Amino acid sequence: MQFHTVILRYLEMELKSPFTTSFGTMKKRPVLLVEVIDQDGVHGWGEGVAFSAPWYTEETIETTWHMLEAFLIPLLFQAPVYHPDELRDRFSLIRRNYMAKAALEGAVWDAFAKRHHMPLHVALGGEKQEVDVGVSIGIQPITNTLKRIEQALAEGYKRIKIKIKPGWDVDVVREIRHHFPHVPLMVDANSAYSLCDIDRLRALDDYELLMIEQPLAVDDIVDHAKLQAKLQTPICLDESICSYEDAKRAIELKSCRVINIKIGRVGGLIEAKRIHDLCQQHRIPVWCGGMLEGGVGRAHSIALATLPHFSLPSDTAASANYWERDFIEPEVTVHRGRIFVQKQHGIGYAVNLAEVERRIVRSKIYKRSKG
Ligand SMILES: O=C(O)CCC(=O)c1ccccc1C(=O)O
Ligand SMILES: [Mg+2]
Repeated sequence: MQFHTVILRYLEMELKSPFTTSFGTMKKRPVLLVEVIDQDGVHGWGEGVAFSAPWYTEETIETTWHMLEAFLIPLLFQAPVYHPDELRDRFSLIRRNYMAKAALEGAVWDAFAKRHHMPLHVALGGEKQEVDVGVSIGIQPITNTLKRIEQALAEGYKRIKIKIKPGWDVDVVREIRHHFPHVPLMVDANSAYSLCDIDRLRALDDYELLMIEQPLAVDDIVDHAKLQAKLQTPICLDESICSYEDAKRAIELKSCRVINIKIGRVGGLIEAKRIHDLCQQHRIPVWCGGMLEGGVGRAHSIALATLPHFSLPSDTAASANYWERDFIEPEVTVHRGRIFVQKQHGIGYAVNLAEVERRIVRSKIYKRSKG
């Protein structure tokens, strides 16, 4: 495939309800859509998952745009691509900037799968026809939290995740357990704690949590190992794992017992698959995390989660969990806690350009220069 056109579109999506983590509250979700077109007119779609501010990782939607425009799109135009695997090497000239790389790689994967008349999950080697999903519930007053949990369970979601921070943790979990004694439940701290909080974190051991996600600093797999040695509840790493090497070190140091894989955080589907394979070898369960994605990012996550070692429910809830109207056709729906994987070629969902246009903040077309 020789790509000659890339279109970047910056959309602003309104979340149905504000999403609060230990870091702050988000009401609007910026989305960076990447469209690539090859010499035969095959189109591929990718999504950049960085937010407006660099609270989750160091990237933002603006740094992603810059990296794509100044470095990654020119590298894509430089030579043909026979398989998306080649992009890992080609992009390795650029340090980190994983969400930017993943957005472009994802678009190439979609085009590759379409060109070969396969669904994306088949091109990746995924076998499942359906994937299990849970929901992630932001910090909100306890009565609202309980109501949201009840609603999610009624909709069939297979596990509940709540966000915690110091002062919003043990009491909340106790209250939830009082109302829902046996529901599969986990918590995500987004790095809000340090080892000084060990007593508070150990108190969570009494509530049969599936795992505690990313309690400590993003770059601290040493303290995570110390904490895991003192906790019964498995630690799941999210922000700390940005590459295969990060996963290898965390497994070796016993910093976690579960890993959440997100395509954007690790730089694309190829790296995500390498981490999946490594975790399979080491019997570390994995699940597919979410970034409040729009439909294109969500479709990529669903394809990834069809790989055999994804054994725990993903954070890829239905489109309607986030948006009044998603920009894909059909929208992602969940039945009894499962998403049925689309059979159409590529990502399996069509981009609804009218819904995209409605939300565009700006867009730009990049063309390969001939000769
Ligand atoms: O529903 C989702 O997409 C996942 C929600 C979620 O937990 C999350 C959302 C935005 C950024 C980070 C995280 C996280 O998993 O830490
Ligand atoms: Mg997380």
